[in-house]
Amino acid sequence: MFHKAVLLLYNRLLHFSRDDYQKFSIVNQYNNSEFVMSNDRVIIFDTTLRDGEQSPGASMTKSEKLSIAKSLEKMKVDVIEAGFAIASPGDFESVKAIADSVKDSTICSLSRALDKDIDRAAEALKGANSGRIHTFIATSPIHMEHKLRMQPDQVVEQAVHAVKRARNHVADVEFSCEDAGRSEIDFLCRIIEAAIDAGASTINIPDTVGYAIPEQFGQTIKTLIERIPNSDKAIFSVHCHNDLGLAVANSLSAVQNGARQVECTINGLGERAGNASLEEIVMAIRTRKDLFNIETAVDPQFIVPTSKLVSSVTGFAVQPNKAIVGANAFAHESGIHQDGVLKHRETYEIMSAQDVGWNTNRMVLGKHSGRNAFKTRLEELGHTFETETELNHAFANFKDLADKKHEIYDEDLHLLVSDNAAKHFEDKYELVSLKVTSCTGEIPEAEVVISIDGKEAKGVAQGSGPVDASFKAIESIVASGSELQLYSVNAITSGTDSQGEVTVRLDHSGKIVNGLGADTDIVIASAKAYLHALNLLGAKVVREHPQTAEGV
Ligand SMILES: CC(=O)SCCNC(=O)CCNC(=O)[C@H](O)C(C)(C)COP(=O)(O)OP(=O)(O)OC[C@H]1O[C@@H](n2cnc3c(N)ncnc32)[C@H](O)[C@@H]1OP(=O)(O)O
Ligand SMILES: CC(C)C(=O)C(=O)O
Repeated sequence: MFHKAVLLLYNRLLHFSRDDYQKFSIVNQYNNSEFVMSNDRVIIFDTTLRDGEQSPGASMTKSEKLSIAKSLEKMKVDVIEAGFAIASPGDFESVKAIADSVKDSTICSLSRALDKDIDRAAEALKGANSGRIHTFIATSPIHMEHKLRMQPDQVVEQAVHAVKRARNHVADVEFSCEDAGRSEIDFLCRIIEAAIDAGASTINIPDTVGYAIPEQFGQTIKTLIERIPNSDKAIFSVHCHNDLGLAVANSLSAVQNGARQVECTINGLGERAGNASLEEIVMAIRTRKDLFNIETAVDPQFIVPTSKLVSSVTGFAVQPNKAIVGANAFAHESGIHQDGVLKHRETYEIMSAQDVGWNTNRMVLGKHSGRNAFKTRLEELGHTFETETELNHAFANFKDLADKKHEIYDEDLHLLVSDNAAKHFEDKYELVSLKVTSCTGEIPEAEVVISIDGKEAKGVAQGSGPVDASFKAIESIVASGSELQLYSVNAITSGTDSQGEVTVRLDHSGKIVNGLGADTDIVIASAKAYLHALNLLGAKVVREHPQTAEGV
């Protein structure tokens, strides 16, 4: 016990002394505390407007960028990388507009380690409440040799020069070692130490090509913090790409090993396979506070609205199974899951839909759904089942429909129940099978088999169309002598797998009935509706049901 308490105290002291030292040193050094972030939370640096925009096809206009920046500000994102000021006059104007009007987040512009880039970034950031210049240079052997065509010594020199130049403009300077994920650790230590000495207060370790693996990447961050003598004078940041689908995992591993800034984007937008997604980072840190023991300032309520905004501005749809912001992230279709969630939400949900800005979670009715979800939804729609048999009957019809249709909507359910209500009449006629041939240049023909009081009968007829042929085939068996007064088809949901709802009005010697039929095949729906009408003409009520009168 004593041993544990000493350990706890030791850890706290270690934590505090590092935090305090960091805060004091940065405040003292620059005498401007605006940008200083304490070490007791993870700074969220959003780069949707810079790296996100590097997604082919994701270019945004100035006003679109401004509206996204405002949404990020509302979400309490700490740093917004608004663009790369030297890239184009438009990008310059966007950074400037955001710096001029977004006041609660730090606004940042990227720049190469070149004077002209840095000066342009500084100019765009002039109006910012809190502006940051983010300068970078590649540090991996492959980039230095083949892209920059520079010796490592020259790269260090250029990095130091760039940081100093940026510091002449602003107090808040971030330095990135591009392609750090493939850089040599000794060289990283050397250049980072020099960049911190030159005045960089944030050191970013990008896994530019998404090469890292979580455990190894976390270890790299830990080693850098431990080995670089002045590491306590800067906040270590990570910027992970998703080429192997590991951007979020790598970022989280870095946080566990001392990184206190994560660069990320809404919906994981970004160069090639994208960046670490902001929503996943924020919600992982929040949901697994037991492991991370740290927080972000982000208000998660704004996650879904911002995701939708980014998606609509860029035209990049969010995949339905995307964590947090995908349409299915809080949707349940399987009966066992639905039953669990209805009994106790947390059986299958580790976060709440409302926490991240959805209105609610969703129960999607489909072929995997069970009675509990089916009954609950129908109750919400105002339908109650009086007996278990009734529920079972409707549920069986629902399963039949679900086999034919991907998703069952409320409209389908209403129809299913009214259709089901019709079944409370003892049906004389039932459709067994229907085969229709309809070919260009040929007369449509229908072959129908119906059951009459349990006995099957077959009829064949031609007609002006497949529906007409089907009705004539039925009449060739039944010979009801009734007159068709109305035929209407309604697609009750959108999409080609929608159910067609058919109404057939028959008049038999002044007795008028409306038959209803529904099916994903409208010819079958029509035949069902016709038979339903015939049943109503001769139906004898077996037992009363409150919905029968309205539903039929
Ligand atoms: C990993 C990342 O995401 S980095 C950011 C990537 N984003 C972008 O590139 C988007 C914006 N880029 C642009 O608009 C243009 O590339 C510009 C305006 C920056 C430069 O355009 P250009 O002057 O025509 O150069 P170009 O793009 O053809 O080549 C890049 C040049 O910058 C050099 N360079 C690349 N990175 C750096 C750096 N960090 N510091 C200094 N120089 C660099 C390259 O070596 C190359 O120099 P060279 O022309 O002498 O060979
Ligand atoms: C400029 C840096 C941070 C970058 O975007 C990358 O390395 O991917």
